[in-house]
Amino acid sequence: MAGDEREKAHCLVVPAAAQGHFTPLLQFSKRLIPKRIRVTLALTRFIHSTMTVTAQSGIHIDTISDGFDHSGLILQDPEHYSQTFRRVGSETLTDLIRKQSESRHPVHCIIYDASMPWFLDVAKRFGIVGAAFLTQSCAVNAIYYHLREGTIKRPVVSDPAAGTLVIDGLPPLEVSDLPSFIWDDLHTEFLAAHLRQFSNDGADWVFCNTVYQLELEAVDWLTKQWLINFRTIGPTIPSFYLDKQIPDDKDYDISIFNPQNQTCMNWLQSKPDGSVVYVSFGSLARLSPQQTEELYFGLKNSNHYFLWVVRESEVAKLPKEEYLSGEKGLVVSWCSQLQVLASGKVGCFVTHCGWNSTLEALSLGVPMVAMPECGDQLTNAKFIKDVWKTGVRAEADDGKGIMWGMIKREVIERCIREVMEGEETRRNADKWGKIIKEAVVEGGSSDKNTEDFATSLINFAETFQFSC
Ligand SMILES: O=c1ccn([C@@H]2O[C@H](COP(=O)(O)OP(=O)(O)O[C@H]3O[C@H](CO)[C@@H](O)[C@H](O)[C@H]3O)[C@@H](O)[C@H]2O)c(=O)[nH]1
Repeated sequence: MAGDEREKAHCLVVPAAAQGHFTPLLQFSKRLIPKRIRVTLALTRFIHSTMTVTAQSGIHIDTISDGFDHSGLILQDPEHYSQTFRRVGSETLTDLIRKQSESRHPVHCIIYDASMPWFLDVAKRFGIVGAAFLTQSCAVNAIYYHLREGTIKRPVVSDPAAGTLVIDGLPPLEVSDLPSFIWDDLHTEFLAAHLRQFSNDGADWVFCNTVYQLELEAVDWLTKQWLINFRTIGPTIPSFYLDKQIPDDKDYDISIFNPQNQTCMNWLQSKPDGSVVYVSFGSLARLSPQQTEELYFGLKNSNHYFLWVVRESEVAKLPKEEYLSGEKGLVVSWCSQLQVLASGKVGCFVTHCGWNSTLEALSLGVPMVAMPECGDQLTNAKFIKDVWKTGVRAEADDGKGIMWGMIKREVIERCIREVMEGEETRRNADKWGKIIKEAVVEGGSSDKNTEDFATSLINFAETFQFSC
């Protein structure tokens, strides 16, 4: 292959257009470069024009179109968005593959978000390798797989004898532990997108952003049921926080919000180690004004320091209390969550249990108070509390996520105290942090899977002849 002599094969990486989806693909790309793979990240024109992308670590960036170059992802009509992305995305990705290949960088593989299986058709038309990428936990994907196969049926009901759902590859689950898209009837296109992931039967590889040891039963089960080349490659967290093998890899390099890092770090520095409750609900969750108030009083009454991320769109819901910006509490609109979790100052993370936040807390050994809102977060909360035992769950009054029920201030206060003042969740968090780090160092489970893929791709590239 022309270009850098060390590059032995070339991957085009195509993420879906949402923060929780493109950071894992970007981070996985960084792991491929030391393994002699050239990577071109194909962002939509809208994302490319609106976001700060500071991709270093040798990643190349180019663009395709989702058909919405001026507006991007349309949450109000996700079905129309997906259909347009399928048509326009496939055409523009085809053009990009031709352009790259004619400019001396023949493309050997497309790695794409598994919710967009139409990119596998593009790969197959060129006779190149297709690799689908799952951004959520393996347990969550196993549940969706059961739904597709009909072993879980909607509407979902518990086994009356067991009182729970007994599902192969998974611990006993309540209905409210399942991803809510299965039972809430509010997110039909999101459910469709998750089920679409299993239209990747013809893919040469399927990667999952998890760690084998975290969910080995679910990984083994899904590998047996679905695809032999189903591999765990996570966590997709900058190397600096794990193995420190990639010198430039200190941050995600792409963000939709501006972090107030200096303010956060200055405030944190003045606090004792392990004394701060960090609160964040990710990039999408929207708490009701009442839930925001309950959370505020839960934090205040726990009497611990707190650093609370409240996105600009949510600020109006905050109570007007001076306590929010002072010695005891600090509210910011965004921060570098990794830096905060790794600072040593955080004793507990109050989280909505998005998969990236969950993996970050597990990797950095920070115990959690789980307050899931909807979707996969409910299943992640179950694993945090009952499987990894690295946190407690603040139960809403109806037992579901906070999109439906309310978590009272007394419950929040009790959960924070339990994690901040107890030993067990911290001990388990330390244990899982070590296990995860072992998976990414040379020869660890995730590193080995990434190495196998890179080696196989280099072998493929040696004999591949590009033809339009
Ligand atoms: O102040 C902040 C707050 C968050 N983050 C980062 O933002 C990301 C948030 O991701 P995640 O925890 O996965 O939450 P969402 O943004 O809500 O992600 C969506 O996508 C995820 C992956 O599919 C799903 O697991 C979630 O349920 C879904 O809401 C993480 O990497 C955080 O480090 C920051 O950098 N600074």
